[in-house]
Amino acid sequence: MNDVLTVSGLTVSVRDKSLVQDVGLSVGRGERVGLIGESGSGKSLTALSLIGLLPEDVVATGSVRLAGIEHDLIGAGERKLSKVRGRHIAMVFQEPMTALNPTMRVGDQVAEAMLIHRTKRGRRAARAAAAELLARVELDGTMKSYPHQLSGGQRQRVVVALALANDPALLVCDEPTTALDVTVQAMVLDLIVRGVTARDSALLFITHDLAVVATVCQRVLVMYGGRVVESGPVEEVFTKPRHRYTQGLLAASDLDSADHLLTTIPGNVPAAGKFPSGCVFRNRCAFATSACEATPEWTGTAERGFACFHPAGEVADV
Ligand SMILES: Nc1ncnc2c1ncn2[C@@H]1O[C@H](COP(=O)(O)OP(=O)(O)OP(=O)(O)O)[C@@H](O)[C@H]1O
Repeated sequence: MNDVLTVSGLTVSVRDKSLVQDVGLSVGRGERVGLIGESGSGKSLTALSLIGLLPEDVVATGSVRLAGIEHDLIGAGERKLSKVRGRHIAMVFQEPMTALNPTMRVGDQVAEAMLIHRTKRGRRAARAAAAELLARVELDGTMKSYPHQLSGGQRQRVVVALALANDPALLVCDEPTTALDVTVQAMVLDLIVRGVTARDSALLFITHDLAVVATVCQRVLVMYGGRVVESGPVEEVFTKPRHRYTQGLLAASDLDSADHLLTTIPGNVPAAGKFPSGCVFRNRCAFATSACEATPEWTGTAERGFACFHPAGEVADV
């Protein structure tokens, strides 16, 4: 797999104190990688280092390379970084208003993202593309709305449209659904996965929710005390964790009977799949719907993205 992002020896410090130490990671084209770990383990600082958005007193050393960009992103000046941000690497943060301008209509904001990076020439073409992007996140007719006229979930969908506007090589999401109502979390996750899949963009997804990782990601990295302590395919790490910290994280999570965890990864499976008789849908899966919760022994056609447990531990043929 061609690597889109290659991070090596990344160390983040404030004064003499190291907050992130010697992190190495890579993400392939179109690959979806989760970054998990307890609060304070260094996930956000790692993500912010990729795009030069660390707080003023915090310094990163090491190397961050993005395919197609000649210079290292660590140590690059603001001019170079601003050409990469929002064009080659886009980010979605927890709070949508940090990315939106409260005084500008959302359609204009999405159009402007393309005009700034010249991925669309001319206001008319950019506005048409913005309308299409907003329709893709199921926000038809919101071109003229201001952010305050939308709900939290709608605002985060605008941010997803903004982030995907320039077909970035890498999308970094830092807890993008944590602030949202559970009923809209699944929708936003699905839009993110569909958006990156359609563009073959790589995804680095930071969350503390292991169920979300099981549903969205193919590979996972576990951070502890500023270091990556374990990594591998999601199914392997979640069913056979090697590091004691990962074992604790799984034990403390609601991913019970992890041995029987079966993940249908959106994009890897057909839009809908049949689960064998006896599959029990986990009550709190990232894509849980009332139907799923009300019908724990659902054996019919499942929407893509469900994580389920099979009592016999068999892998469903989806
Ligand atoms: N500007 C700063 N100055 C000093 N320490 C900082 C600064 N920013 C973050 N830290 C510390 O660095 C460590 C890692 O922070 P980071 O935000 O990356 O953790 P995280 O894993 O993303 O946590 P969370 O899940 O709570 O967001 C924490 O101990 C935090 O207190």
